[in-house]
Amino acid sequence: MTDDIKKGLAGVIADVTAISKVNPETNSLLYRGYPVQELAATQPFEAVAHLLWNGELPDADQLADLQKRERELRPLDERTVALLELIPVEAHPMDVVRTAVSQLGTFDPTLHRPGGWTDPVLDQGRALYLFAQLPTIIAAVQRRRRGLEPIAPRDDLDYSENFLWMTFGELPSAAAVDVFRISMVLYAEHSFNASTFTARVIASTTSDLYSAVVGAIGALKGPLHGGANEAVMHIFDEIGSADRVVPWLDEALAAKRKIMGFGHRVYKRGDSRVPTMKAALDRLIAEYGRTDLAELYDTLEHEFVTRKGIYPNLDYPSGPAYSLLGFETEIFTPLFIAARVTGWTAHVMEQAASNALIRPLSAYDGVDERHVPGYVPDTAAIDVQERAEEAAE
Ligand SMILES: CC(=O)SCCNC(=O)CCNC(=O)[C@H](O)C(C)(C)COP(=O)(O)OP(=O)(O)OC[C@H]1O[C@@H](n2cnc3c(N)ncnc32)[C@H](O)[C@@H]1OP(=O)(O)O
Ligand SMILES: O=C([O-])CC(=O)C(=O)O
Repeated sequence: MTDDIKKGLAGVIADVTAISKVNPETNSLLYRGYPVQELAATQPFEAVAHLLWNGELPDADQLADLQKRERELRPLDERTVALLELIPVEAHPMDVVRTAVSQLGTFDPTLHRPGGWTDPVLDQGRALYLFAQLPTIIAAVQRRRRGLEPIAPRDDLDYSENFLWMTFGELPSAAAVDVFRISMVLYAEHSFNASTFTARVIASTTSDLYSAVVGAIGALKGPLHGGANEAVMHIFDEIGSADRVVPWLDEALAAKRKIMGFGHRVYKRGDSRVPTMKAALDRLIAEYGRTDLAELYDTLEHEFVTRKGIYPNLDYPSGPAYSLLGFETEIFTPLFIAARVTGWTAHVMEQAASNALIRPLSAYDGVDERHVPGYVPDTAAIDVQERAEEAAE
């Protein structure tokens, strides 16, 4: 039996999905059949969200309708504002956002209806609600950490512009906004990664969408998954400059440290999304004149790939890109939440539409059966058990 164990479920195909296809052979990623690079080059993030939820890109009317509803759902309830004030300012933003999403679930009166937890129509509305609320929450968390008041959403700005406006109170260049939009598109969905699988496990118990997203946030926080974009920036800060890469890496590898932003469970020859995000990062580097950052980035990549043959994943270019846009390092993984909530919620709905409780088996390697000293078997209970077994035969 132990020969059958796939530690970490590596290589296990757990179910089918029509939402995205990760192909390590061709280094490609399709959302509902479209190459992610084509979506990143052409689509507003709202259109990608519609695609993931509904299977098709929206036509002009559908996009206008989605954008109108998304804008209406952006402002925070006063109870969310109060909650954000209550949480210690030094708490990690991932914990703050996880807590705020959990609270949003308690505002939804439709959860109290019979069957309300898993209603497909209500779930579409809930997905849009979380999609619209998360930027306002994350921007407020970023500002509070900097001792600043929150900025109300603007309904004359699209998703990406408004997100940056609420965070910084000013808009960067159109090219910089576009880098942010591209990062959202690239982060939106990636088949059965750890956080999405967590969401599907929760959905498979016929629990509700908010609970699934809260659980997914918990899984995303870890540096082996989404937390790596934050960890990349900590590594860059630790190294300092390109000329320090070699001694730093010698020491890190000797200490058997994982180098954050490199490696992937599925892609072994490079992450399909990296070239697009790296090109976007290069545009920011040129705009902000940060050749020092480019040198550090390229030197670490070159040294690590040469020594280990392990390639960068999406978190490697996105971390420095978010830093250049002005986000604090601890806010990078919440930005991943804002993007991935589209994929998570699409998977929750797909799981619900064709559900089977996710419950694998385990092999036992604990101590053999033993008995509590002084325990006297309850003969009445044994009789009941035996009668039940006889009746079953
Ligand atoms: C958006 C995302 O979530 S992408 C992933 C983001 N995570 C990171 O960037 C964290 C750093 N990377 C890693 O920890 C890993 O590459 C993972 C967890 C992403 C993938 O891990 P797995 O598929 O389980 O590969 P595994 O961890 O078994 O690695 C295989 C070998 O490569 C090594 N390796 C893999 N990635 C790295 C790395 N980043 N740094 C150093 N060594 C590494 C492992 O130590 C292991 O070596 P060993 O065989 O000598 O023990
Ligand atoms: O697919 C994975 O395991 C991790 C990843 O790249 C993602 O979730 O975007």
